[in-house]
Amino acid sequence: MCGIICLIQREHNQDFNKIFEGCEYLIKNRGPDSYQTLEYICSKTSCNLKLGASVLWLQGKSLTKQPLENESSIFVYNGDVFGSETIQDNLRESNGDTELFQKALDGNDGNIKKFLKGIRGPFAFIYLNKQKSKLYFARDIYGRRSLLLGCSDGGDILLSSCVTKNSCNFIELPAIGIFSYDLQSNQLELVPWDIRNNNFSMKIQEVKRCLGEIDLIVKDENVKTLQLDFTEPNLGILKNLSKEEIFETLLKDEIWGGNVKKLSDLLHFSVLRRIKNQPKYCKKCFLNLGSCKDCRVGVLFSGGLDCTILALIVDEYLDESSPIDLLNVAFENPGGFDTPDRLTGRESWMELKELRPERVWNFVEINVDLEELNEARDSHVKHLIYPLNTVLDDSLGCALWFASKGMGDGYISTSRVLIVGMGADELFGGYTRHRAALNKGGWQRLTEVLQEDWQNISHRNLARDDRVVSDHGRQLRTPYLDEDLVEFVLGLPAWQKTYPSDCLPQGIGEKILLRSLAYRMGLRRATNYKKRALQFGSRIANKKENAHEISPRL
Ligand SMILES: Nc1ncnc2c1ncn2[C@@H]1O[C@H](COP(=O)(O)OP(=O)(O)OP(=O)(O)O)[C@@H](O)[C@H]1O
Ligand SMILES: NC(=O)CC[C@H](N)C(=O)O
Repeated sequence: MCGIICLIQREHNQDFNKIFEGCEYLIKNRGPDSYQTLEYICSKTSCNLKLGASVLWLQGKSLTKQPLENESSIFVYNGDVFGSETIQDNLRESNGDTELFQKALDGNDGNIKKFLKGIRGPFAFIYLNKQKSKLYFARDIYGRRSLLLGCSDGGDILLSSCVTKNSCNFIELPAIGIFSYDLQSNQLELVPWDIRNNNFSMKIQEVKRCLGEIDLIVKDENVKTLQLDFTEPNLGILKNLSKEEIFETLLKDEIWGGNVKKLSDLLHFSVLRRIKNQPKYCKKCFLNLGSCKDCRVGVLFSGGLDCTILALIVDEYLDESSPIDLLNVAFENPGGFDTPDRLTGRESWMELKELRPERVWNFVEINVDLEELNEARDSHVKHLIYPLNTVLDDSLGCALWFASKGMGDGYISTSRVLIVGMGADELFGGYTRHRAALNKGGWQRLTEVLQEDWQNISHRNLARDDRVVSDHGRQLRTPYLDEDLVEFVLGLPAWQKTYPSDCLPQGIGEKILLRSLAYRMGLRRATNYKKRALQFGSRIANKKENAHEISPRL
């Protein structure tokens, strides 16, 4: 994961300079392989630009240091190109995606959006077109990478992957399109992505409040909203069957079986893309570029459905000699550290060992006591969670930070890439509120709630997750959020993904399409586990607190 930061100074406000300097240690944590800064004076305006970037090298034959400057542009980038309609080079054999991305932007100035729409993979970037004195910045359409925006009263602007909590208010740059800031006219323009997020107007207001005196112009081009595809279900035939019979019956059905096969192909390809594109060194061996037999890919592992499927697929594509770390976090509670996720984690670990006995599977038990949690949150993690601030952000942010730190029982994970199951519940309908929606408002209501959840994921979860995980110099990779897979799943009617109705037992109906895939892959335990959210499974959350209230601890 890289860390990127850019300060645009109009009034040379010392406070913003201090904020830049105060953020540098956070930016450096995100990319342990290099950190550089660059200053640029824009001769046509009175603006100074100061850019910084740290790199976690994961693509191409050699490390590409950033900021990357050429005659036409300056570029900082946090992302991964796994595929692109425009970039035809072999990504593994090239010098890396950073250079290719910049080159494509240099050549696509007339239509940056067309190039970005064709990218497969997450990104946040800042790009200066020197000739036009225009600064472009954006997050990908699902918001998988973080970028924060803050403005001073005098019109200085700071963009950064993360910031320390300070006196200036920052917001997460909304993942709603491409922003460009004209250094000459002091105007900000937004070209929205083609699919309009339901939160669009609210997000525009948020940006306007943050900008103060700076104007925001929204270029509205051919924007569509997601369509609600609603058809009546026909899974009544499954009533009164045993668990095995349910999945056997479904997999024999031509349409259902076809959907499972398609999902399987897409998910396998998504994992493959996310594993193959990386240097053959772990965190340790990277320092001397020696031959490496240590773990390079870990899985954040609760033992639940979503991550167990991913772990099994990772095994298919990773060289046989490479161990896989299964990182499982648990917080101190009256029952010790035997939390629900610890128990399912061990069970699913056993199942993985039975299914793939040749692989070395390291189950890493990460135990966190209350004192350690409070100390880490207070001194550090709260800055990474910022500007989010609820009790839920606190729980999820801290749990993910400790999980991805990867330290348990004297062992420290050497992985540079972490695979996680984020997005599966939003896509396949795994939350209790999905059952409630179906009960209360039928399939129409469930379809609406699924759409809302999907639209909210970028600002509720993904940028925060990116900030906390990359603080350990590891890359978060989310195979369920692959563009091709998302497109396929969003195109299915709700009942072909989830069936949280009383005619099927809990732990079967929710995410039934994904469970069908797990069953097809031979997983028998994880297939039937009930959903357990990270904050409860790891026992970090206090059930008496309201998850949506502002946390007094952040
Ligand atoms: N206790 C945990 N330790 C480490 N990682 C976890 C833990 N709980 C969740 N995760 C990570 O966060 C992701 C999202 O959590 P979530 O609970 O939604 O998924 P899951 O546990 O895999 O499956 P399910 O949603 O069916 O319980 C998981 O896929 C996993 O990668
Ligand atoms: N991890 C990053 O975001 C760095 C950019 C690029 N993908 C690289 O591997 O160099």
